[in-house]
Amino acid sequence: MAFSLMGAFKSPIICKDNNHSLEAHHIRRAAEIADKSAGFTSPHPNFGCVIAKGANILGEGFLYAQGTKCAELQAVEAAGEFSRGATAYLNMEPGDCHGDQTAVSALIKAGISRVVVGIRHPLKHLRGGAIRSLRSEGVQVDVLGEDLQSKFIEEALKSCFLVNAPLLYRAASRAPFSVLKYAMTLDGKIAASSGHAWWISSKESRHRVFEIRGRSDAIIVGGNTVRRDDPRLTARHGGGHLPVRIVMSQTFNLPKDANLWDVSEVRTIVATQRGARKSFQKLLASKGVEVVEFDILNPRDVMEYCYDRGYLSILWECGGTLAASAISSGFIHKVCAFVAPKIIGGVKAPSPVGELGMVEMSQALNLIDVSFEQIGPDMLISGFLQPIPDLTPVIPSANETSAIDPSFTPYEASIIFFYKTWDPYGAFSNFSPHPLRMPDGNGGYLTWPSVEHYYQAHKFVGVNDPLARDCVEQIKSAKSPEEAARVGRTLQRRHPNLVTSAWETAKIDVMYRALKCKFSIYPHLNSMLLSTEGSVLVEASPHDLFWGGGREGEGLNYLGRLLMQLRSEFLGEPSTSVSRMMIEKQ
Ligand SMILES: NC(=O)C1=CN([C@@H]2O[C@H](COP(=O)(O)OP(=O)(O)OC[C@H]3O[C@@H](n4cnc5c(N)ncnc54)[C@H](OP(=O)(O)O)[C@@H]3O)[C@@H](O)[C@H]2O)C=CC1
Ligand SMILES: Nc1c(N[C@@H]2O[C@H](COP(=O)(O)O)[C@@H](O)[C@H]2O)[nH]c(=O)[nH]c1=O
Repeated sequence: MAFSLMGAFKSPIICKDNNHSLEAHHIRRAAEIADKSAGFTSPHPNFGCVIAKGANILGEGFLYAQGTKCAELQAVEAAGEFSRGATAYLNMEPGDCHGDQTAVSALIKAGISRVVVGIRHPLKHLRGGAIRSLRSEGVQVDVLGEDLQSKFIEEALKSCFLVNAPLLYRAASRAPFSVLKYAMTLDGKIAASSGHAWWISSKESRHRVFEIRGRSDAIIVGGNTVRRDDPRLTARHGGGHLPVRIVMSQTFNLPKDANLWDVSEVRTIVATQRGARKSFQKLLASKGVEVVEFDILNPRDVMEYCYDRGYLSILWECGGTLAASAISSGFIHKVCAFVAPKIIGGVKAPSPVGELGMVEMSQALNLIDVSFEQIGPDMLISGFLQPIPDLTPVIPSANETSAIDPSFTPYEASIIFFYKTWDPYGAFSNFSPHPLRMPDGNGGYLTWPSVEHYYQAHKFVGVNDPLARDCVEQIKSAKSPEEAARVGRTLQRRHPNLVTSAWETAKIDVMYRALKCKFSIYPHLNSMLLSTEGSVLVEASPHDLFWGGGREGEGLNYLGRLLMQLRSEFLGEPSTSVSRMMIEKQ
């Protein structure tokens, strides 16, 4: 069942408007601050927390990125002693997917007496857990739309849905949230008939586009836009998150030199047909561009690929041909149209959406929840093509999925797959937010925010060069494991000569040390690992063929192997060292 923001409450509204306007105000504020981290928390939710007594806001916090201090802890720290007896407003129920319950215990320890929750957690295995824990500790918990209903609450609930819309779509449809953005003239053209398009929209609008890019995990354009515009597709508003650039090209007839082939700042992936122009594939690979082949290139398969890579939010900045194909496939959820007060004319000048096969106005797709905003001289019109999903169906269980789709074979019971940190065994992922205290090699200790930080930094640790030391610092101070991975890989590509010698064999021992520390110092992680005795552990990464198992089991699964080695060691069973096995194989 889909959730339409406008038709959210069909049941009679219980009118407690006066009490609720303040509650709604605080929840909207929690959603507003949660939104500050859009793009950085991906693929995790955006969380905001406001602590208040009546109209007085006593403390606020938002999750900056996965692995950093949670919103609730920041807010109670800011409110200090005033937290006692206060109400905490949360745009979303906390996930606490690693069993450490930080958010819940921060609220309880601070003496919060009531919690108002905007929406429950969208992932089934996390949903309701935090609410139950709080209630069992005597904290009153009110959930919007369940315990509180009124027109003010309806508005506040809408802001909670909007701030995490990408996550809700992803959870409900197993596809990333897709936004189609374009700039057109008042007469509906996205370029002159010559193809020239710089610029239709104003500088202010283009600055807004940079912000929208900064909230996305990937930007997609078609081959023709690359040939015509030679775009950069970066977020140049300062300090934002940089999305991956994806080019969809069937012909693979792309220029040898293009701005998108400069991957020093941000990665580019070219999606093409299997077997297309192998020599050109090699050329792109030599520039550091990733080429991914599809049997038949289409938006559906590219979206599935993006989903597997963990992307939450995709920005389509393509021309009308690819936009029509993406809309027809049902993969565009939201449209952002910048309309500039200019007329260019031209019978052959391209328009934002190509052929959709519709012949009558009654077939037109209607946008919902439409908003209008003036930006400089332009108008930004945005709206949703599909309603924001509600939270009920979420992720079906393996049994439910087999019933719906008999071709689906549930994983064998003896194999435990893990990948995303929010999965049931997500704490096995190197991105899980578990800091490590490790020897620094000089008799002291250093704290690393996650295994990923430690692993990435060790590409440069011990190299006697100030630049290498700088690389280590940059990775160590990355604000999330995802950022550490991104920075580590970029620096490795940019400075291959600074990477520690024999990294390819040394990296297994580095990983082993970090994992041993992680599973030794966190008792709940140690028990989780031991509870998997007898099962094969596989990191279900579809694209990392060294540490992960690959899409179809073609990966080497070294992360799974190391965890199994550690498990036998903890259980006191004889085991063969994974690094020795690797050396022997070479
Ligand atoms: N004002 C604006 O906001 C924008 C304007 N533009 C303008 O639009 C024009 C380009 O428009 P257009 O050619 O439509 O844009 P695109 O290049 O973005 O999209 C079409 C191309 O996408 C590739 N493609 C891959 N898979 C598919 C698929 N399944 N269906 C359709 N296409 C697929 C093909 O590349 P290949 O041919 O390599 O196989 C195809 O030629 C340019 O003049 C550009 O300046 C472009 C973007 C935004
Ligand atoms: N012409 C046009 C847009 N075009 C889009 O922006 C891309 C160029 O991005 P970049 O190279 O990063 O500046 C271009 O290829 C196309 O996707 N966008 C707009 O907001 N307004 C405009 O008038």
